Amino acid sequence: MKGIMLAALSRLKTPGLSSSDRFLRCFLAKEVLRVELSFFGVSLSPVRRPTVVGVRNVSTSTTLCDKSRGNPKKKEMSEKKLTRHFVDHRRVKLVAGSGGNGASSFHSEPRKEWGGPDGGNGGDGGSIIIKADRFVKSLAQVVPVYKGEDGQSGGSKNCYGRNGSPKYICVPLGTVVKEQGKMVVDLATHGQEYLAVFGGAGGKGNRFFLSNENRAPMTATPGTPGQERVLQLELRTMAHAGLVGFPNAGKSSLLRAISNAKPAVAAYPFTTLNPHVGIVKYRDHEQVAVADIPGIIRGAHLNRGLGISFLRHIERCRFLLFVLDLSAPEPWTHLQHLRYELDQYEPGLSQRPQAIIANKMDLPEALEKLEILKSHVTQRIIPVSALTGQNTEELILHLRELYDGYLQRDGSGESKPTRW
Ligand SMILES: Nc1nc2c(ncn2[C@@H]2O[C@H](COP(=O)(O)OP(=O)(O)OP(=O)(O)O)[C@@H](O)[C@H]2O)c(=O)[nH]1
Ligand SMILES: [Mg+2]
Repeated sequence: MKGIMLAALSRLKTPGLSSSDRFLRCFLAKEVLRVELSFFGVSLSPVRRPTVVGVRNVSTSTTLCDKSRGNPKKKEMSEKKLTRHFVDHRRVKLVAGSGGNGASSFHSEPRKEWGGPDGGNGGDGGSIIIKADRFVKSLAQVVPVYKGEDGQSGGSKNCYGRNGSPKYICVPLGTVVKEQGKMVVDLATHGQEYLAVFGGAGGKGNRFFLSNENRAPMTATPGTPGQERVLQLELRTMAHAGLVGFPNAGKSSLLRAISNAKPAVAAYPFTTLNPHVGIVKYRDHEQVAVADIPGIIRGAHLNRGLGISFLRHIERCRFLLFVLDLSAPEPWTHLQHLRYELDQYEPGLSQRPQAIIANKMDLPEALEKLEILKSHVTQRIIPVSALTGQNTEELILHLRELYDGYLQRDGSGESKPTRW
């Protein structure tokens, strides 16, 4: 093979070659080199190594991969900035557009002086619609007052005014619309719309009033004003599980360890000021959303600490994960306080399906306290260390059990929170 190619090459070495001959020469030279190199076991083309894929029942790798892949230059947004961007309630005044006025005019052209009434109707005012959009994450962009577009007035020559186009207010999934404290609608699915205020009807032009009795009506009616309403928008985070615990218990660290979320972690209380949602991904592509709620302290229902305003984010969680700090002097009392605060907010809230997570098991005093904690509670306790990642797989598997149980209870799972 190599001999044949060398012979062809030597024939093409003659001077005065055409461009096609030169191209053939280059190609043959490259092929000869490839044959020679392959003889010595070297390849010109890049070697594709077979990829080795580890087999795991749970895919916790997302977090690890994300960490290593993350752009080192890109800074994470500080918690303070996030707070500024995250708004979970708003009061809005909505005023729909007014209808345009009807016109009063008479047709007139050469040799047709009494052409009759030709005033057109006014256009309808634009309505205001509140729409759930899964790409919107907070109510920060919602302004206090919205005014719908007015309809145009009618014109002569039977011209109708243009209708005001509807105005959309995009809100995150899980936004509850309230009026005077009463719930009006719960926007829980992507694309769901609520027509909040109707635009005013356009007025009638004098052509409308033409009849056999009145051949030259002068009457034209004005457009009606648009509807006006004051509504409260409240965002309730939609997640399957909620992490509930005292400040510094390690909720954010735990969410970082099991999901793709990156909430801020620091050694001082109330580091987390907004709820964060992380997604735990499983190998069968099932996803469980876990929400990290700001820390709750004793007396939170009396507005101590950050108060219990954030508990509305737990309302939608199907199951709760109580996170206890085993380095605290008496972690079991924390559990009682947490349950009490939850029940103060909504009776029975603490009775949802739940698991108790004993965090900071890497610390020396934790083992002893775990035994005492076991004697105080009957529920399953999962000892973990969010810092070292110890036993987080058991937590992830138990989370899946809770999730499967919820799907069975709620039938087809039609009402399950949307994938993030
Ligand atoms: N030793 C040890 N420290 C931990 C563990 N988990 C969290 N911590 C530390 O505990 C401190 C608080 O952790 P966070 O995750 O911010 O706690 P948090 O519950 O989110 O606190 P708030 O946001 O204030 O409610 C940080 O200094 C963490 O490094 C753990 O498993 N072991
Ligand atoms: Mg936190």
